[in-house]
Amino acid sequence: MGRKKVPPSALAKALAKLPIDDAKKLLAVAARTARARSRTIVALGSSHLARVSRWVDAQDAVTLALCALACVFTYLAASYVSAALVPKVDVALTDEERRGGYDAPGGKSQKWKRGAPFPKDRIPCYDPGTMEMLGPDMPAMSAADVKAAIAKARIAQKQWATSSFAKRRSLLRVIQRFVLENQDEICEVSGAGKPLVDAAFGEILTTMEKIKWLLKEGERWLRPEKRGAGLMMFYKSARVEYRPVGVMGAIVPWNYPFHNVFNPLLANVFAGNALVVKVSEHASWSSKYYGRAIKACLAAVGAPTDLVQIVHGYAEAGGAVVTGGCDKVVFVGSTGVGRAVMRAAAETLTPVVLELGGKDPFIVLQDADLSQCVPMALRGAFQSCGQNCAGAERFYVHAKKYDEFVKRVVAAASKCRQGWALAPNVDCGAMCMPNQAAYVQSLVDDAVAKGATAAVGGAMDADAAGQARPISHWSPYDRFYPPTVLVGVTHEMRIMREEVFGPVLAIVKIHSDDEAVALANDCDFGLGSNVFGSRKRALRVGAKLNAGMTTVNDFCATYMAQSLPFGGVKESGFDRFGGVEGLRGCCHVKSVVVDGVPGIRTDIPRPLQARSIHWFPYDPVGVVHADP
Ligand SMILES: NC(=O)c1ccc[n+]([C@@H]2O[C@H](COP(=O)([O-])OP(=O)(O)OC[C@H]3O[C@@H](n4cnc5c(N)ncnc54)[C@H](O)[C@@H]3O)[C@@H](O)[C@H]2O)c1
Repeated sequence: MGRKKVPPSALAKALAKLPIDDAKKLLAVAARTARARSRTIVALGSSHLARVSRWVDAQDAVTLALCALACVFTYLAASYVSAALVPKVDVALTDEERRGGYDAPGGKSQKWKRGAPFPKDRIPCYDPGTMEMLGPDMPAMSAADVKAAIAKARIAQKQWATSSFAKRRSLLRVIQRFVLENQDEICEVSGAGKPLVDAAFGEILTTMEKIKWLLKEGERWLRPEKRGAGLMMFYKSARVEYRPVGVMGAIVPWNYPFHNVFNPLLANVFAGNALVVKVSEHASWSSKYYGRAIKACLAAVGAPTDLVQIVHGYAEAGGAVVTGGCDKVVFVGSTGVGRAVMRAAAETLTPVVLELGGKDPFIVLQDADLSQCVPMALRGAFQSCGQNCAGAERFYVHAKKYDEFVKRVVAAASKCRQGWALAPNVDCGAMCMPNQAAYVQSLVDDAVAKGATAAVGGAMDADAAGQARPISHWSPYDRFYPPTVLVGVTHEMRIMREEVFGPVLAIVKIHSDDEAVALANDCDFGLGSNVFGSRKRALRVGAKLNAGMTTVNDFCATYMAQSLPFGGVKESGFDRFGGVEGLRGCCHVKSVVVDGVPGIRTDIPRPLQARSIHWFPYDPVGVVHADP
């Protein structure tokens, strides 16, 4: 007959009443079998907990709570004091750098003429929402200018490579303080046609998150990492070291002018690199202000001020970043230019990371909560007038939710107000690129010709409510594509195949999860993806999507989690930018092996017999080997 089992809780109650010595005796008795021992240990643990809880009476609880509060206050005070000790850089916007502050030759209201070609040697800076000149033309740098900038950065990097992580963190804190204290100005100058709230999301929040993550975790991911040496070399210590690549080149687009410069800057200076960043010819104006700020931040911590070089220009300048001597290049831009960059990089065998276009699916499953996903659909389609690489461009909505989803997005989109981004009450600003609105129109026309319906918008010479907008040489209206909702869309239409980069919410009705997956994967791009539905189901669908990133029940949240890598598959590019992988991507990965046990060193074993199979020269049979 088996012994009756005593549950640990009952044992605990009994033990709690015993003096400690008796409990020890009981433990000794019970220790005969492993099972009994583990049960008794659990019971003893519980009994001690019970004693502690009896000991902590109400008075002690108050004392503990006060201690906890004191700890929180000390922590807050320490954070406040250390924040106050971070040097402040004084780089206020000059009057000329403010929007509307530029007195162009020929009068304040001088405008850039619609359709005028850019001169080769200069970059005109104008506001796409008004066509007004923002400041004097910027010089377009030649290949020789870019090479000179790379050479300066290389000298600065030699010094910076020896800096400690503590020093690099102090640089990040100075930048953090600058961004915090100047966020309004940054949003004002980094417009590229978008309203301030879009700038706050896309420029400030993302950059601040990145700084916080690097401060907290950056060093941990760049420290040497131990690896196994294998059984044959058990006495060795093996590790990988993350060494700065040297001078990193970055070629970036115009859509988030501030974040696109600071994003590669933060990771690279933290990794010990110099950075040569080529900004877009469509967002050169604001880089003057950023350039001053960056130099001031570098100077504030005694870092070499040539460490970050901002390069302006056209394709020639971009090409020189690739072939002019950078150790590695990150290209962020369109798929077509990405191909050209990769071809050029092959000549010099410069490693490239390609972060290219996207056409992200937004899937609404039959059990999705529309009150959650409709506002996200609107943000996914219309933020920054749809000019986001990870913008939602293909909406697949289950038949059960379709009518209600369409009703809600149509109601909201038809109320969107469009205008100059800095005017009050504007939801959608201008499009930055000349001809982009006409391109979006061609995609919408193609869809309508093939059977889709524009439930809202759909014509660039009218606003979302259908009011006509005149387009003339001096009017900016060819930059304003109205927020548009297309229904009855199919994959036979160009709008489901080509990147729109505009404010079009194109909806396809689906009937099953499998259909959603098949359609979402039927695309040349594979950057992000978003799925809405019950958690388990949405995760199951998300797992089948061929994309670099998937967000479940949120929109593009993978970008806010700064520990995660950013990047795509297929024509959206390869390798990763951001997160742990992107940070380590700023480095050469170096393998190191050293003897790991004191007193043990490696020798090639002395041959035991006359014949050596280890020592050079391999001895002929019969010749005794002599020590070299
Ligand atoms: N995947 C991402 O992380 C990401 C982020 C933002 C934007 N994008 C993509 O960027 C595109 C929009 O930006 P864009 O219009 O500025 O892109 P773009 O490809 O036209 O230009 C990007 C940059 O490349 C430069 N450039 C142009 N020709 C070059 C050449 N031959 N050699 C080297 N550099 C050259 C430009 O001057 C600019 O600085 C969209 O396709 C969007 O999806 C991707």
